[in-house]
Amino acid sequence: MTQRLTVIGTGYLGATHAACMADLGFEVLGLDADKDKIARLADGDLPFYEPGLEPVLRRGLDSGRLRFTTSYEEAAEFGDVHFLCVGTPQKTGEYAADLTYVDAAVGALAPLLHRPCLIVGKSTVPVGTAARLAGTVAESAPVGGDAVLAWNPEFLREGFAVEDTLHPDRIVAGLPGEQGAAEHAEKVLREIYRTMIAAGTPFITADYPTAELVKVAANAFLATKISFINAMAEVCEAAHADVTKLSEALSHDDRIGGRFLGPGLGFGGGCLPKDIRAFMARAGELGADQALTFLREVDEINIRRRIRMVDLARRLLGGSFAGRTVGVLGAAFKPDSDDVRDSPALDVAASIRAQGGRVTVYDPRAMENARRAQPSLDFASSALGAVRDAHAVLLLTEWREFRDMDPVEVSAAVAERNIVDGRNALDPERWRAAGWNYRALGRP
Ligand SMILES: NC(=O)c1ccc[n+]([C@@H]2O[C@H](COP(=O)([O-])OP(=O)(O)OC[C@H]3O[C@@H](n4cnc5c(N)ncnc54)[C@H](O)[C@@H]3O)[C@@H](O)[C@H]2O)c1
Ligand SMILES: O=c1ccn([C@@H]2O[C@H](COP(=O)(O)OP(=O)(O)O[C@H]3O[C@H](CO)[C@@H](O)[C@H](O)[C@H]3O)[C@@H](O)[C@H]2O)c(=O)[nH]1
Repeated sequence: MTQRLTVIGTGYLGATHAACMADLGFEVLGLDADKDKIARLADGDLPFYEPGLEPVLRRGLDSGRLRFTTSYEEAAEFGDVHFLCVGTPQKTGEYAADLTYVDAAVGALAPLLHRPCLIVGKSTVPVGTAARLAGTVAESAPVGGDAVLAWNPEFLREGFAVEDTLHPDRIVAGLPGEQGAAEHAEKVLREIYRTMIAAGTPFITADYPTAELVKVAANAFLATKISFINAMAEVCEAAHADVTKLSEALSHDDRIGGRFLGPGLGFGGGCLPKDIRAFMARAGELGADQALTFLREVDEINIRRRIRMVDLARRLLGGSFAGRTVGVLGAAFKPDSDDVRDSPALDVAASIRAQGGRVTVYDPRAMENARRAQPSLDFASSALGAVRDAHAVLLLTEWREFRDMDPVEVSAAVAERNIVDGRNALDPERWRAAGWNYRALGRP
């Protein structure tokens, strides 16, 4: 029975995967190139915010089933299965994915593989990467054909990472072309995910390219759905219609559904924006760029929401940010996360600052990351602190704390009662009743 797993790359994805696999009873060794991250994880101190994950991490450490290292030698010696969870960010100045970390991880691990094992890629990669990496493994693993590669893309959402890992919608297993290797990889993966499979989670086997494409196709669809409703918001703005009503009415059609139909400031984070761009870049390399030209529009609609938000705020302040104070609520790319990668909220805040506004930001969890990403912004230690003496308040990440704010209490802090609800998360009537000039994207 497969018991010993390594997880290479212990960021948002890998730390969650490692802790959850230990919780399921496996012996797990997490490996990262970042010594500080490994020291914190080994101490039971989660280096990022993810609801419900720290107790799982601590349980793993206390049970002795979960350990951490920076040593590839130790990982190669230990693991029957090696999960690859390193980052695949966007290349600077290009749409394509930067595969440096994936290549470095496989390059470091493969020459140390002296015993049979399965390498399981979970990172999001351009189609064709698995086949290329299988070649690297075949060339450099001392154990030869007994080191097999599978691709098992991950679909977890930040904020729900533990729940999504333990109860995924589906498991996709990209298997090698050689039949014996494919059967072996499938058997091992079915064993690892047996509790999920027993609970009815669909287990879908495919070849490498199809498995890789499922992941980017899913993110492309989600991004398209968000940009669709935000395109409708643009039309609603022009026609004085209400996109929240429109979205709700659409959602009752089962064929459309209401999820990911939330209009507002659009999508950000370490996944959707860079994944649709990498998908376009890869399709271009394959000569299939025409198939994905619509994703360029999806991306542009999304970026236009940020510009529109800044324009709306500027107009509310009489046409200029100069000498004006803006309170920004939210820095994370979405609530229940401290992740500020490609955060629409921080982008808007930085843009207003660049246009001469005084901007003070507050986020319940993302302050440290936000300060590091945008050191020139001012930060407050509470929501009321951020909006103190503001001429306009912008709600840019819909944390519960902000949705529950009492407009009367907030009134006492600000200089002028102007609010722009960038996430359509507040009740306009409640704010207007308290004397606020309430504005939102896509609503009259
Ligand atoms: N964050 C998510 O919600 C999520 C969900 C599904 C898929 N993914 C995909 O998973 C991958 C990881 O994403 P993430 O958000 O966890 O990124 P992250 O930046 O939080 O974590 C990546 C980790 O890999 C480590 N690393 C880099 N090079 C290494 C090396 N050579 N050896 C060992 N460790 C190394 C980094 O130090 C970092 O801790 C990406 O491909 C991403 O697209 C992420
Ligand atoms: O109706 C909606 C839903 C989401 N968003 C925004 O879209 C972004 C992404 O949200 P979400 O998808 O929940 O967050 P991620 O954690 O980035 O998860 C996505 O990216 C992951 C990494 O690839 C995948 O694993 C997940 O399945 C996929 O949902 C955020 O900025 C949200 O504010 C909207 O604007 N409107």
